[in-house]
Amino acid sequence: MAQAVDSPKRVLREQFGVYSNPGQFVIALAGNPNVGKSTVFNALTGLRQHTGNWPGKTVDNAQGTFTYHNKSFLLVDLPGTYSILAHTVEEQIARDFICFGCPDVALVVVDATSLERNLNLALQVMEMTPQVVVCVNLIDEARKKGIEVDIDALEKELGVPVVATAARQNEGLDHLLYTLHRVATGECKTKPNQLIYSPAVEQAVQLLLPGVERLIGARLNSRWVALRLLDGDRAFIERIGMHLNLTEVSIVKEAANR
Ligand SMILES: Nc1nc2c(ncn2[C@@H]2O[C@H](COP(=O)(O)OP(=O)(O)OP(=O)(O)O)[C@@H](O)[C@H]2O)c(=O)[nH]1
Ligand SMILES: [Mg+2]
Repeated sequence: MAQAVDSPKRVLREQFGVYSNPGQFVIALAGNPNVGKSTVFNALTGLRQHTGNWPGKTVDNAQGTFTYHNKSFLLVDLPGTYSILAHTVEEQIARDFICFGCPDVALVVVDATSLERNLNLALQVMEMTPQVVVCVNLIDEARKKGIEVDIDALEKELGVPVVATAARQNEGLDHLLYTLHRVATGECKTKPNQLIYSPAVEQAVQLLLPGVERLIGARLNSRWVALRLLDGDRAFIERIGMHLNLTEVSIVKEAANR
């Protein structure tokens, strides 16, 4: 039964070379370049994905597994990306897996010393899926700089669990595992706070929504797709259409004929 339920997701992941076992939870590690994603990955999986102090080192989907409370997890370490509106090939790899690879949890790693810039990606991912955990890494560096991050306030503000870590020193990783397990199993229900845009944009979203919903059903988050149509990033719209087996034209036509 478990296999029958999660097999469509597994087929989608396999397009990205990610082969999960039945019942295994898939966690995508996303975040800006150089925030410690691979360091978190290595600490949780015991593997040695290359890390270093320059951006853009991780160029592919590195994968590793770990077990926690008798549950198996497959962790996918992604290249750094600033935005889902990707510019480089590496950013597209990360973006496409987060958007179309159906991870059970997106673990967004952010830099505690540069939260404002880093939260942009977290908010973008939260618009797409509720299954998000935010890992505020480099908390040791923040402390050194006299920056205090109010984790509880951030958690309330975002509506998803937030965990502080210093991954290089193994600090906070137990709590991170505990949190990932709770979100993946559904023990912890997340409720991401959604961004509200200007009235004109919100009105346009409402116009597009019925058509988008009819066309894509539950395959992707409809509000998210409507917002991407409004962004007008043609390459990304085509990518969404490819994923859904639709052409861009049919998405727009259907939305217009709602
Ligand atoms: N002080 C401190 N350094 C860290 C911590 N986590 C990672 N680092 C260091 O930060 C640098 C970048 O870490 P990576 O794990 O390679 O970062 P990444 O996010 O995978 O980078 P990209 O793959 O380029 O996106 C390395 O020198 C790590 O040792 C931390 O919590 N504290
Ligand atoms: Mg990396």
